[in-house]
Amino acid sequence: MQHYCINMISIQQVNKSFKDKIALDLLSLEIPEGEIFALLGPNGAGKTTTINLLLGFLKPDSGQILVKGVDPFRDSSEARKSIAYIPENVNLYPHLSGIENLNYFSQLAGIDLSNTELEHYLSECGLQKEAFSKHTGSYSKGMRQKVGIAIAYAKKASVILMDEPASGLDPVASKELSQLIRKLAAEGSTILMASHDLFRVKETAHRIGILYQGTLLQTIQADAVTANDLEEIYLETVSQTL
Ligand SMILES: Nc1ncnc2c1ncn2[C@@H]1O[C@H](COP(=O)(O)OP(=O)(O)OP(=O)(O)O)[C@@H](O)[C@H]1O
Repeated sequence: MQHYCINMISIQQVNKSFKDKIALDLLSLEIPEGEIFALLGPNGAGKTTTINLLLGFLKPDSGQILVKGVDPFRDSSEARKSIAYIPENVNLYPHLSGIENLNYFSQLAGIDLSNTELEHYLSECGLQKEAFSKHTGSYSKGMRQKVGIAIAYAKKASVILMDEPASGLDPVASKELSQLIRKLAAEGSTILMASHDLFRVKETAHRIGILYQGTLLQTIQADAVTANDLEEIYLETVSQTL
């Protein structure tokens, strides 16, 4: 039984529209420290908008957003100290090696790491030793993900935001990614992942929220359901709103 005390991500009654298109409709969500929360929803549900709001790239029309107690839009530089963002495609400098990329991005975040520490973070994130000094231009998508996660890990980010993290990964890479996300959470990171991969979400997250047309329709405890249950709940929930 895990005990949570602080809500690292707090979204309270947030509305966000783009012209006349409602992207989020009174979204409220509290995510405590160490929890992996998955926003599960189809294209256009509002997942990326939620992430962009948490990153401070967008301002909510109304409601309140706090990341580790900080409003990410008003105080973006302070909020970003505790946040790491891992996009679907992790962008690295292709002519630099994995270790050089990690070093570069860590320095940008004001962190100086020794070679031993750089190697430690990469291997903790599952990158094979032989790949450390190879140009990342030759890496697979899964390997780039690992470096992206190593950057978040080295930064000791309290909050990690991931958009479609498993998309395009083969089953082995996808499984490794789930295990890595679990490890980060066990070490105290709070993770919000957006996905439409029902199976992966079930394997990875502690809690799953079904987001549809900007509304959080239901929240489910992942270990209380099977993947089949989740699929049924998802289809039922979504079809009720059609
Ligand atoms: N910058 C924008 N300008 C106009 N409309 C936008 C903008 N960003 C998002 N939207 C609209 O808001 C809604 C939510 O989009 P969002 O990208 O958050 O969905 P999503 O759940 O991330 O979808 P996907 O799985 O396709 O990434 C969609 O209808 C989208 O068209």
